[in-house]
Amino acid sequence: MPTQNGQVALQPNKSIDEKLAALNSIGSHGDDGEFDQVAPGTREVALPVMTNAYRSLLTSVGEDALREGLLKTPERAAKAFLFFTKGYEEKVSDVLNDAIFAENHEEMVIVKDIDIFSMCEHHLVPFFGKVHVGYLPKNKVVGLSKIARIVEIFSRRLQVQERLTKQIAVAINEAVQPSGVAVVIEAAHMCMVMRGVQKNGARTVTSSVLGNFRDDPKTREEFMTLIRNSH
Ligand SMILES: Nc1nc2c(ncn2[C@@H]2O[C@H](COP(=O)(O)OP(=O)(O)OP(=O)(O)O)[C@@H](O)[C@H]2O)c(=O)[nH]1
Ligand SMILES: [Zn+2]
Repeated sequence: MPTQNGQVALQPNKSIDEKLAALNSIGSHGDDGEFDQVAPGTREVALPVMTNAYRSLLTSVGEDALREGLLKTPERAAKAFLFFTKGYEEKVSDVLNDAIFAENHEEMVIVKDIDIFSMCEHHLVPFFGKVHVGYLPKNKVVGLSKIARIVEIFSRRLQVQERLTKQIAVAINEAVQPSGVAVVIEAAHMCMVMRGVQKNGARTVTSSVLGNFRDDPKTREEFMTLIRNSH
């Protein structure tokens, strides 16, 4: 069962079935599409089930899941999938670590070209690219690495690019309470490259702008110009 803060506690005395049931009980989306956070390490109870599922996948495509090269593959793949979705175990307040500093600075701060690797929730294949984040401090600045850490939390989940873009903007807005936040993501979706429409060069660009970036076209334009310019 989820604890007060929405986490599933590690339950050392419970059976795997009971732990899995507890894990399943929190897998609900809120209106903003965000999952409840799962306590770190909790999802590993699902490892045997995931391993079996990957073994079935191998058999289903005509492979011999017992041949030497594939013996450890189901467990490796299960662990990799847990890694690709590790954002479910992280929350913003934990990664921020109180790294919000009083600073008399109100000019635009931009962290650009942050790499992301996320997973398309429709096909369970990667989409990846760059995130650019800008904000207008209101006498508070955030530790620069924390912006990239917030990006990790939301990109390491099953996503659509639009929701990912907005979740990053909203999280930074709540954490730093700036005059405005802008987030742009440019990404390539493997579901459009390796299968389906098979368009290798297509890139998807999404943006989410809050506060002054939304209200003031000049501020928005300054951000767009700065993220376009050379490094
Ligand atoms: N808006 C949005 N769409 C996405 C994202 N990732 C994948 N998609 C799209 O989700 C759609 C799913 O469409 P469906 O017709 O249900 O699935 P499909 O038959 O596999 O579609 P195709 O990819 O066109 O073959 C596709 O158009 C994908 O390109 C995303 O991040 N944002
Ligand atoms: Zn897809």
